[in-house]
Amino acid sequence: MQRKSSSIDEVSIDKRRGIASTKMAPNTGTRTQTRQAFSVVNGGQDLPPLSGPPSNFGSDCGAIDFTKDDVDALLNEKLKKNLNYREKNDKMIDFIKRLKQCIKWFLQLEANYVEEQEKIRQLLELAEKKCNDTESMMKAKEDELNSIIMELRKNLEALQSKFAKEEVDRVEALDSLARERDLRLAAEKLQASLSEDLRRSQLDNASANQKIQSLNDTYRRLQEFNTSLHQWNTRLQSDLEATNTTLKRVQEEKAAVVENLSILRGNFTSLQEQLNLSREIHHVPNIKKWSLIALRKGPVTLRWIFDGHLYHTLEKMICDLPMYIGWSVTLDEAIKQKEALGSEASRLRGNLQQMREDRDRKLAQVEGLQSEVSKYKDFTGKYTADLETMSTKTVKLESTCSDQSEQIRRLHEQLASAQQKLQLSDLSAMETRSEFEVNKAMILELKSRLADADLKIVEGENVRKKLHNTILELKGNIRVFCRVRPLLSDDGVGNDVKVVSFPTSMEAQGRGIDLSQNGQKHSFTFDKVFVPDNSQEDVFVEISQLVQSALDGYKVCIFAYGQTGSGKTYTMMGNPGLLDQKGLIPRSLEQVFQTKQMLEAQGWKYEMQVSMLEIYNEAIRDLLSANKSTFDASRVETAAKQYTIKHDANGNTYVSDLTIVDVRSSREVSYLLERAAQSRSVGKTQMNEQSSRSHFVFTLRIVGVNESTDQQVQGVLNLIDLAGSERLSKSGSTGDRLKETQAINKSLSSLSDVIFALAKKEEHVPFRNSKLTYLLQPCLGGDSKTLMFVNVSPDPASVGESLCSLRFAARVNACEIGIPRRQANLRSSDSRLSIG
Ligand SMILES: Nc1ncnc2c1ncn2[C@@H]1O[C@H](COP(=O)(O)OP(=O)(O)OP(=O)(O)O)[C@@H](O)[C@H]1O
Repeated sequence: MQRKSSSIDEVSIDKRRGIASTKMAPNTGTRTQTRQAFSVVNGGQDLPPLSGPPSNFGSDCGAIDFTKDDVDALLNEKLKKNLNYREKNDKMIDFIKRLKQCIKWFLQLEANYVEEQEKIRQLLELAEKKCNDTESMMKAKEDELNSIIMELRKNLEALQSKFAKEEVDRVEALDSLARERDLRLAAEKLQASLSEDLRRSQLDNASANQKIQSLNDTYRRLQEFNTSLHQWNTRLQSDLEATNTTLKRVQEEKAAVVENLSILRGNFTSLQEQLNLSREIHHVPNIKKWSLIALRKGPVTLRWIFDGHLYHTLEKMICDLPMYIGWSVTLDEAIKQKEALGSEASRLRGNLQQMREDRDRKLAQVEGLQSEVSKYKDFTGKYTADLETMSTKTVKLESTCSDQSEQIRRLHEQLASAQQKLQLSDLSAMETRSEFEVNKAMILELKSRLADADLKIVEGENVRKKLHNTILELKGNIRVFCRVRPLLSDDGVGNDVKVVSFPTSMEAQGRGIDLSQNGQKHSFTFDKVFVPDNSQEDVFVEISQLVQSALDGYKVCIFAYGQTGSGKTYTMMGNPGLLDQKGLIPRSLEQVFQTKQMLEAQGWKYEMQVSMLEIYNEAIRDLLSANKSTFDASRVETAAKQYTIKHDANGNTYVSDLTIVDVRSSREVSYLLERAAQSRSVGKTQMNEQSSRSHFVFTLRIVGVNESTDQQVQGVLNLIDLAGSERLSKSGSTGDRLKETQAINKSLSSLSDVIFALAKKEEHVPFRNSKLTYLLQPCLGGDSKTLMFVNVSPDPASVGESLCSLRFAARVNACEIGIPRRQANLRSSDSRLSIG
């Protein structure tokens, strides 16, 4: 019993170790098993949703409150050693009853917790939803406003940059305008000064022109004077020539005069004065001569020599000789005057030349000034045009500036209104935030309450598991149920003898069965006896705790054992088409998936894998293989080699090449069961085999992880429909059939050896004696739960087989509940089934 009382914590640790190496996928890795998703097995399709009521399970006990101490006391309660079997049995029944009450109380508590948790969760969800809604609304509003602000800011920035650029342009334009103005002023000043210069130059020019005019006039007059002088000179020259000619004649006449001189000597005295005067005249060469000639020739000759004026003068001179000297003086003066006039003319010519040169220089200056003035005029025109362009530009810029200023003003207004809005929304956001904070605090509180509730639930769950396991251990890790099927129409036809009856005594009620053979009554007691009236539901209620154990991380094996036609398949599979006739397998699966759903709310996550195989003549056949290979007896050896069974250190079993399917619902498993049934029937038809000739092993591997509590479990639920335990004599077969029956009996015998050894806690357990026991090795013994249904037919014709089956089952049962071997009438050899 020490092994039985090992705590659930130790189990969890062992399981954890086992799972740690596998982590929710125990069958992957280097193993050669074929693990597939359900949709792969189902041709890539998931099953449609199901509508229909789940099956009910559970028992009814009264509601009594327990404290933790009560529970501990109950769990630690030990039986007194000096009690006899009956007292022990009574105590145990009482103990189990109290345990059941405790579990009922606990389940009620757990249900309350779950209810409260659900309420809190709903509240939490509501609050979270509200919070999320508010938050998302706020976020959306904030985003919207942010986007508007961003847009406005962008616009403002763009406008500001544009404005700054425009401002820079404007400043540049103003600068350039100022520069232009300065330049224009400078140009105007220059122009004014140049104009002044020009005016002055023009005045100079005019005065110079006047001067030139006057000079020209003077020059002209001088020219005229010169010309007249020339003329006069020419006249004088011609006069001179005439005078010279006259002089020549006068000289000739002189000669005549000389000749006459002698003549005239006589008039010497009177003429002496005249002679002196003549000598004086002689010093003035020409005039003297002319005078002399005139004196010699008389006034007529003189008239011929000189022109009118001179003639008159000379005539006068001749007439009045004293006047001769005056005439000659006038001539000298004229010559002198002529010379003076010539020198004056040359001086005036020089002056004129100088004046001309001055005039030319002034003209050149005037031209230069005029060209500069025209240049400045050009410049001024250009600058004026530039100035006009700049002015238009400035006007344009000023209008753009004013536009932009208007735009900026509008944007500022918009920004101000947006900021107002933002402030408003900030206010509302603050309100919402404070509301959110309140909600958050509430959520936190609810969360902490939820966490507390979760913790309580986890603690409660652990206690529940412990209690559950204690109860099962108290009930026995190996238990035997007997089920008697109703009498069928084709059973014992014509025979009214009732071979099966059920004792009604208090002690054996519901647990005893009497079998009559040849007038002799054989009584057996089991953990539970199901009468023909018991429904599938009644049977399932009793095993549902084992299904729960599989979910709690235990390895569970439920066998259906019995003769052919005793109701094994009915018990395990039932009639899946009819709701109330569903067998243990579909009901267990429904419970597994329902509980899975419930536990998922507590943070558990489960992975379920299904495999189904058949062992026929010690050969394994994969019932879920996609490859529908035929099951050929001649290839049994090959098949046997193909499906090699291996166990690892973590207690996991691997069958090479076996198809393992991940399943998510009981409907998926039902589909797989149908498929396996089809595969079985095809195999049987091919082998001409009877349905009872092979062991059907359904395995559901459950891996659960609770991340919030860091718990892991790995359970296995094996549901096995054993081959019918026929007597060799009944089969009446020879050859292959004989061989086949021997193989079945050997296998069953091996199973009985194993269960017996385990029940007796013997050291050597003969697992390897058959494929079936070797396959189930990790699921038998230790903390594993084993339940054997011994199916009994009430058919009088098969009473021998029934007796045989009941005997074996009773021995296992007696062994488990600790009845001494002698009391149970067991011999060491009785551990084997004696079939046939
Ligand atoms: N409890 C029951 N109530 C009604 N009918 C039952 C019950 N148990 C078995 N039967 C019927 O008895 C017949 C034989 O049952 P079943 O096929 O389950 O026996 P079996 O032990 O599986 O036989 P085999 O070893 O040949 O497979 C079936 O027609 C089945 O419907």
